[in-house]
This record gives sequence, structure tokens and C-alpha cells, in this order.
Amino acid sequence: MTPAEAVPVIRTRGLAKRFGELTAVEALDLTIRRGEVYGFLGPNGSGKSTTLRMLCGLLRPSRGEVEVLGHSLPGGAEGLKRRLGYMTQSFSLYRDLSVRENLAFLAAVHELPRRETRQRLSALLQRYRLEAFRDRLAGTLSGGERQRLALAATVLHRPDLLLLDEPTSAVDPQSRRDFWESLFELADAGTTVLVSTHYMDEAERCTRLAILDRGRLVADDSPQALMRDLPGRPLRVEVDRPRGARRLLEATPGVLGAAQIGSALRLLVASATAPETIEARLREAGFSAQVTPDAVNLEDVFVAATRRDREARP
Ligand SMILES: Nc1ncnc2c1ncn2[C@@H]1O[C@H](COP(=O)(O)OP(=O)(O)OP(=O)(O)O)[C@@H](O)[C@H]1O
Repeated sequence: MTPAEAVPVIRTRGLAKRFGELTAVEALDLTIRRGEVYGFLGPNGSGKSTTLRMLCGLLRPSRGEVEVLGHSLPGGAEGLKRRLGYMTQSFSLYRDLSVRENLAFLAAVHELPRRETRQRLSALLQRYRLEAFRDRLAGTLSGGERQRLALAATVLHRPDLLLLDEPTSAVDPQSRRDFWESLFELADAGTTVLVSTHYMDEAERCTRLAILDRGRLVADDSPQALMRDLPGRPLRVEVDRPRGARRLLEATPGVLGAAQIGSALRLLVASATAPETIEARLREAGFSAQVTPDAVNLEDVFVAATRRDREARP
């Protein structure tokens, strides 16, 4: 690691944001390094957007320290603008300008010289498969095409850091996959990406992942390490009446989560709870059941992390 790479791209200490009585983000310590594709996973209202907005300098923290690309915020926000790309959940381009006009307008905002603008626009239209739509009004594009245009617009000025707020919430699975390919391509070229998501499959692709719950960081590691260190074990329960069994098990000590998957149940139980204990509990209640261990997935990590935090902070 070179000395430049060792300096975090984002570093926060004790970052907090209050809106009146509501604490949206609490005591957040984050360290994000260059070239990472760092995920923010959390339920609605867990503080993902609020954190991203503080990191871009759009929102003033109530407390704590923030350093982004060597600039302390909020003071250094002006110097950051050229080095940041921020993409929000909603489409924020001009619907009544064409694809090309939108990009040209942004190039002017970023003060790209004319020659460079021509080259950059041509490269972006090609890379993001927008050539065929260059003269179409942005408002007439499909969800996936709009998203490609939004990403092209976000990276137009070659930012060092991308902050992406649920960028794939309005697109189909194939477009999501293409989008993630683009993110890895950008990360390979040295861009740092911070991306919030609701999707477990996307979270699993990140090099590192923070799980937020009610404004707090409840897990922070690589997805593989989080799954390896899961404080619990998943079980598969084949049972005759899954809905009734689920109600019973949800009220059973040691059960952290229960979900119906087709005609079976998938449970997350505390590490000390054996499959035999669950099977015995179901038999006692008159169910016919077979309980076997299942492979860990990221949803288990999410359930365990948020559940533990809720028990600690009712
Ligand atoms: N400007 C604001 N004024 C008052 N409350 C706000 C404001 N912005 C956000 N909040 C509240 O702060 C909390 C965190 O919101 P935030 O949008 O950061 O969550 P999120 O994790 O991004 O959620 P989602 O996944 O739904 O986008 C929510 O309870 C929200 O209602």
C-alpha cells in the first residue's frame, strides 16, 4: 500500500445528525479506503441518505468530524465539488433536454474545455450505450436507460469518489447487473464508490459493507467476514403447516428470525440452539417437522445485526 492509499478517502468520527427530536444518524465512525466498493445496507429510515448527504457537504452534521478526500467538512466542501460524484434516488437531470444536451450542460458546469467535452461525451455515450438515444429527450428514456445516463452524468468530470444513493431502486435485474459491472470498472480504475442499497445480492458484491439500523452502525466488515462471524446459525425447517409453525417459532427463545420460503421455513437461531431443540419444540406442539442446517447468507447477517441492536436498544 502506498502512503496515499493508506490515507482513508472517507473518515468520520462520532458523526451525528439530529432533526429536532429525531436522531437520524448517531456516533458514526467510518473509514473507507481508495478503490473500495463500500456498501451501506439498512432498512428504510436507517440514516443512509442522511449520511451520504453529510459526506457530500450538502447537510451540516449536528456533531462529529468528517474528512473526505483530505478536506474537513463542512468548511472544505467547496474544494470537494470537483472530486465528488453524487447520484440520488430520483432522476435529477433535465427531462426536456436530450441525452447529449444534458451531458453537454454538465460539461459546461464543470468547465471542461470544448475539445475535451467532445471527446468525453463521445466516450460516455459509447460506454454507457447511449449512442442510439443521444438526441432523445431524457424524459422519454426507460428506467434502465435513464440510470445509465445518470451514471454517465455522475462520472463525467472523472470524480475520485462516487456517492450513490440507492441507484438501482428503479431498474430491472439485468440493468442492475450492468450497473454493478460499471461500478467495478470504475473501482478498478481507482475510483472509490460508496453505494447504499436495499438488495442483499448487491450488498454481497461490495468489498466492504456497513449495516445501519436506526442511525447506528451495527456491522462493518467484508461480506465474507460478516457471514463467517455470524453470531447464530441458519436452519431449514420442512414442516406440515409452515404458517402455524412460524408463529410458534417466532415466540421461541433462541429464535432470532423466521421466514417462509415456499413450503419450508428458514430460521436464524442463536449459536447455542441446536436443530434438535427446534425439532423437539415443533413435535411437542403437534407439528411434523424435519430441521437441518442451512448455508449462511447475508440476510442472516442483516437479521442478526439489527435484532441484536434492537434488543440492546428497545
Ligand atoms: N430533512 C429532514 N427533516 C426531518 N427528518 C428527516 C429529514 N431527512 C431525513 N429525516 C429522517 O431521518 C431518518 C433517516 O432518514 P434517511 O433518509 O437518512 O434514511 P434512509 O436509510 O436513507 O432511508 P430510505 O432507505 O428510505 O431512503 C428518517 O426517520 C427520516 O424521516
